[in-house]
Amino acid sequence: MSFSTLVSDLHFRDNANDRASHASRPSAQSTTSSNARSYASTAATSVSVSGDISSQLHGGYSHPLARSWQAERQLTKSMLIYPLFISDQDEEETLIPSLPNQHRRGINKLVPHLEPLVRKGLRSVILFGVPMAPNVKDALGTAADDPQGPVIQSIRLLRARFPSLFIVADVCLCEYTSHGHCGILRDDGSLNNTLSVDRISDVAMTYAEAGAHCVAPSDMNDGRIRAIKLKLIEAGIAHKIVLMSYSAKFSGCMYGPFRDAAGSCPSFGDRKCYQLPPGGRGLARRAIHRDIGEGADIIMVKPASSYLDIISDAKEIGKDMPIAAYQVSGEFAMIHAAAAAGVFNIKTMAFESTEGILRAGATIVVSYFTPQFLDWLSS
Ligand SMILES: NCc1[nH]cc(CCC(=O)O)c1CC(=O)O
Ligand SMILES: [Zn+2]
Ligand SMILES: [Zn+2]
Repeated sequence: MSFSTLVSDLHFRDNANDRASHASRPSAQSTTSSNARSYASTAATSVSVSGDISSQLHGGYSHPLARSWQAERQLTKSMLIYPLFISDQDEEETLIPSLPNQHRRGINKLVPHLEPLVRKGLRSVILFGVPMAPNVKDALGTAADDPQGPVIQSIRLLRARFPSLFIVADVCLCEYTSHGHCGILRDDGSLNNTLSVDRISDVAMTYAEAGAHCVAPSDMNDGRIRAIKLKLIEAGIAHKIVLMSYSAKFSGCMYGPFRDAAGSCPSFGDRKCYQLPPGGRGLARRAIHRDIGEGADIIMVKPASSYLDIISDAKEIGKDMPIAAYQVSGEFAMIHAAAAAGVFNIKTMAFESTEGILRAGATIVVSYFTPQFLDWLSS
């Protein structure tokens, strides 16, 4: 079929059976092609199609429902995990300037915030503890597993108040260490992997024992998935705890607003010796293979939109596993900034970015847009 025939066929269909979604196409009357006119007049009585009919794609997505069927996987409320920053100041409710619409909340503000969201279909949250009290941070991150601390207290509270809510506890030390790094340091300032893994797996255990459904180590120390899995088995609770590994977590500039929210900026140096280098696709693949072998139940990729190839790799390597992607604070802030500058509509972009993440292979999305998606997916 020639190009002009293809065009004229489209014009004919538009003219004969116009649809709102075809708004900007010219009609058959305005075409200058005699070929188009003669085709339109004969086709009105008998349509005979010769040649390559597989060139016709528009019909397959000509209706909103048919368009939704084109996606391998559609965003649903149960795919979303909502990040929460929980302060050790019980009454706190502070807007985080660099992270639009997101707050750091004390435990007394949690239930009132979540009640309407759970009613709208919120299924899962991920908890980040934020110690605000002076002098609680130390070299070992002791406050991370303080039984009176914000994470353990809110796990208990949320389990009791929202039986249908799936509670993920992020596991890391950077919010609790005086130096702001994700583990225990040697004298030279590098991570002591052995001590860090031992400590982080202890912290994960306290969250699991407090009632978290899922523990998610984001520290990037080597071997922490195996260490946590072994301790879960030893304690006899491995069968009821999901282990989600931030396997492919890249070092970069997109965690800034999170570090503002969590007060977890390193006091010296950076995280480049434990988080992955942005170009390191092979390293990410190795980390994903490794964590599956060590007993991870879910693989996470983070950030999301600049790492769609890594999400796709994770889906290929972990084809039998759920794949989570974290649309991180910097991605969220970028979308807000661009929308505020008039670049695009925020809702359209929230869906488009998330659809890209799902198309790449994610089956779970950690997103600061979750409260808005609950509204958008209801209407
Ligand atoms: N280990 C801490 C942690 N857990 C999740 C995020 C990032 C989340 C976000 O930016 O939204 C970070 C930040 C970091 O590694 O500095
Ligand atoms: Zn950390
Ligand atoms: Zn973390």
